[in-house]
Amino acid sequence: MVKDYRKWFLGRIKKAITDYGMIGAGDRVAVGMSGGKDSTSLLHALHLISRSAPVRFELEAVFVDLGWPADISLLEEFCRLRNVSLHVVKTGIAEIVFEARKGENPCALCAHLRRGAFHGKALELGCNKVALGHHLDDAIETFFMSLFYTGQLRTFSPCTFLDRTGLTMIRPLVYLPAEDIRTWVEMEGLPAITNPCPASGKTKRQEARELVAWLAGRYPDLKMRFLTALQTFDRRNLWPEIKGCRIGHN
Ligand SMILES: Nc1ncnc2c1ncn2[C@@H]1O[C@H](COP(=O)(O)OP(=O)(O)OP(=O)(O)O)[C@@H](O)[C@H]1O
Repeated sequence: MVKDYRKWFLGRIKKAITDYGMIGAGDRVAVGMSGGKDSTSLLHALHLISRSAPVRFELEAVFVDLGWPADISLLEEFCRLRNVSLHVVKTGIAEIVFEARKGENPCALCAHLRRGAFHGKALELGCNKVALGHHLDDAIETFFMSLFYTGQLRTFSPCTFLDRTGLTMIRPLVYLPAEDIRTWVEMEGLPAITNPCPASGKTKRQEARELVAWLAGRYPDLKMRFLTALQTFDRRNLWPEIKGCRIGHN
């Protein structure tokens, strides 16, 4: 059972990697590690895949220390066991977000500053790819958040070239819903550090998460249908574009 699940789970990731050409020979991939279950799942899976992949690629783990008191010994041990170097980038992002700039959208600012620190370290390490632990639920939640707060039908892409840095951002877990990742964490006995951020669990994303959970309870195939919709979207099925039309002001 455990072996079959491992094969199936890694198969989903390999399919996403192949479908979107995420990893090629000689790539150096910096994996963003928060210490949470999604990023530990990602690193563990990429490590297993790298051992039998037809092409050679290298992994580096990067933890952006936001400045919260956190014990990362479990994360250090987790990386050491897989022979992957863990690089810790010390920052004062928590203080900037919650003290210096009170009132601004803290999640967006934190994500922006964190990305800068992560990508800077990836470049310093000579990496050409940065990998994030976003999964299918994250893509669906982002879709609803964009619709509700900006009036746009959009979500993040599985693979994006970032022309400012020359890095390519990859999200190999995009074919997997959150519940499959929870099963993987349990079966593989992976560690997870609890998110120390005071906003955790009280964000707009949390609201979107609850909405998606409710919808998926009511429409059991929703997440897979959403994936199909994202991959087969036909612009002609929406209304013709009106040039110069401002979002929310037709
Ligand atoms: N402090 C960090 N340092 C490096 N990478 C990070 C950090 N925080 C988040 N990331 C990366 O960004 C991804 C998305 O971050 P987000 O805050 O949405 O976490 P999440 O969905 O709860 O995932 P996780 O379970 O890995 O914490 C993570 O999976 C990870 O790859």
